[in-house]
Amino acid sequence: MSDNSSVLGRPSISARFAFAHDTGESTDFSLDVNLQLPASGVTAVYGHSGSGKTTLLRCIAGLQRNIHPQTKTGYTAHLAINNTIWQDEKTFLPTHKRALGYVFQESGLFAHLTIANNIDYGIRRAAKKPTDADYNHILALMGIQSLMKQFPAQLSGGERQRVAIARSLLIRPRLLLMDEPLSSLDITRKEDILPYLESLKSELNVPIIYVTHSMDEVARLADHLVVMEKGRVAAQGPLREVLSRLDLPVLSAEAGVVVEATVLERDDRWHLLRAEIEGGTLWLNDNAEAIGQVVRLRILAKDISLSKSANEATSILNRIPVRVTAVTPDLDDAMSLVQLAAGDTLMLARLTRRSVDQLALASGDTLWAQIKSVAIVR
Ligand SMILES: Nc1ncnc2c1ncn2[C@@H]1O[C@H](COP(=O)(O)OP(=O)(O)OP(=O)(O)O)[C@@H](O)[C@H]1O
Repeated sequence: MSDNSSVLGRPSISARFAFAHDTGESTDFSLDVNLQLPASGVTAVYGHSGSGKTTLLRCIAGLQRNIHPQTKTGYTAHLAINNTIWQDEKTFLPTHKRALGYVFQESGLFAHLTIANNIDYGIRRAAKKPTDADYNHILALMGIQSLMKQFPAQLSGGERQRVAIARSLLIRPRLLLMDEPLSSLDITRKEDILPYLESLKSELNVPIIYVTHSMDEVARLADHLVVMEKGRVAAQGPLREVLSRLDLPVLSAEAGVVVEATVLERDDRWHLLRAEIEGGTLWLNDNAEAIGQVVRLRILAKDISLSKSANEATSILNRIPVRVTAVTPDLDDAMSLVQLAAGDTLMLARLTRRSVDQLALASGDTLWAQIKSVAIVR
């Protein structure tokens, strides 16, 4: 088998699909994607409802044969994971031969089986059985050891999802597909399960393709981002790079960047932390992070305003020097999006067009960004 799935020598996943649902009639949805993804970490696939996220996962899983709706002949499909071709003109590995785990919105557990038996059922169907050490590690990672004798109906939605995730990991997948795994959970349960997903990401070396339309989940979990629009890839790349782009209207409603910051000092009196980003320092709410800890911050475009003077009296704590790198109209006629560089850190600010006009903003201007609120992504 040939290997054309390495990008610059790094393990990667290459997925090229051109596909239309075979409805027997002319179809108005087609998928046409060409992705080069890292074979590590979390790749979030983000897009509005109907943009083709689930169809893409189903193609990767081999659940969607690529048949042209009119001619009934094969359509373009190529999928390679590291050095292994799963699908191309000559090859079609059926789903059960693809070493992948698939987690859906609903856990899909058998109601009449205990959690232990649900898990055993999954393992029996796996090509590669987990070792005892793997088994115990994954149960511990998902925090489900104490649930093994219970039935699915006795578990919360979040616990059921943790079991479903453990079951998909125990087949020792080379790729984990997750299709909105948190969308059936309420906000508290979502918060409960996110730390498990984070430890999964840091402790297991399984690449994850994670479909969501929640920007919160993207900010929290993703390393890499694919933005889908009408069956096409509107953008793909490292998370920070894609989120700082100005040309993605699909992100506009929640425009904002994710940056990494190192905690420098603690101000006990005001319950604040000072953290360093490339290009400046920011004060954050103190949530007991350790000095030296690296935290992810989400800075929304709507929370940044700009000022030409350094020492305006204001209640805003965070004020850092920035350079304007681009200004574009927003979807809303009254607003503009401004891209700013603080050192090497790119940020976005959403301002009224009137303010942009009054400040006579143009690329290259240097001024002060006032950041109203900085959320630590936890
Ligand atoms: N089996 C099918 N037959 C025909 N059309 C389908 C089928 N499944 C999905 N579609 C259509 O394909 C398009 C993409 O659907 P898909 O479920 O991939 O989108 P999505 O981005 O995952 O949406 P959501 O976020 O709502 O789950 C939609 O227009 C949908 O109606």
